[in-house]
Amino acid sequence: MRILVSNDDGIFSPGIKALGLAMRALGEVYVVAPDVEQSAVGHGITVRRPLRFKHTASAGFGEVPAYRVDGTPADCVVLGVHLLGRPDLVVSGINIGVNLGLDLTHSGTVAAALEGTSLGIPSIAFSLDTSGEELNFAEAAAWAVRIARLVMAKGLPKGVLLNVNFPAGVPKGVMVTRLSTHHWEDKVVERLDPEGRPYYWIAGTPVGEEEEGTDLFAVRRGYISITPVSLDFTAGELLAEVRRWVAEL
Ligand SMILES: Nc1nc2c(ncn2[C@@H]2O[C@H](COP(=O)(O)O)[C@@H](O)[C@H]2O)c(=O)[nH]1
Repeated sequence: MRILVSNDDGIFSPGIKALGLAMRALGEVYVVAPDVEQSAVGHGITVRRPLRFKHTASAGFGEVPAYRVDGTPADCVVLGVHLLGRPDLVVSGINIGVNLGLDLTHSGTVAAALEGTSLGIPSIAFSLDTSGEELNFAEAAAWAVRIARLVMAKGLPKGVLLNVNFPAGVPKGVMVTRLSTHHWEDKVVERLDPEGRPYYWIAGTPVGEEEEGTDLFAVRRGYISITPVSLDFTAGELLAEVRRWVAEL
């Protein structure tokens, strides 16, 4: 089995190293990841400038082929498939920080799995709650292998990926969840540069309801959250109502 490993924290992140080395238990692994941090870039792809694809022996993956790209996580998946061949599985992460609820719209980690899914490849995004003292990537990576093995055995429907979030510390178990309302309430911080010109920072605070059955509920209670996520963004429950509206146009 061939496994393409990517992320958005960059190729030198401890999370992707733990994931990539652990995935060797399942088959042939190759790593294609951004050269620098790409957090919150979402599903952007780079179409207005060329991309570089560089072998990166210094990233600590040993005999596992590892390449860095001066682009986004989605770029990495596109180039990885094109240049190294189609994998049987795409895994992304292990992200430093959770990706819950509406975070998925901004997450580069999830975007790499979305790109794999859009290419028809079973894909999984892995993120870790870093609110604890130590970042237990080894524990998360061991679980990631078990989850990936199950996905390969059971298969995923076309257009569906798994979004997996690990709690801080040793997981109490696993919950299959729906997305919560977790999101970031952003403020815009305005400052002046030395020449008196204004510049702005977007800086958010994470908020969300811990409704039972959601990803946030699971992670906050120390469980691994596994959420099946669809590429189909259609709000199916509204189709009939919007059709009625259209009659009034
Ligand atoms: N809207 C904001 N979102 C933020 C902010 N800081 C972090 N984030 C969220 O974190 C994740 C990053 O995920 P990654 O997979 O790209 O590392 C992402 O979901 C962002 O929404 C913030 O200040 N504002």
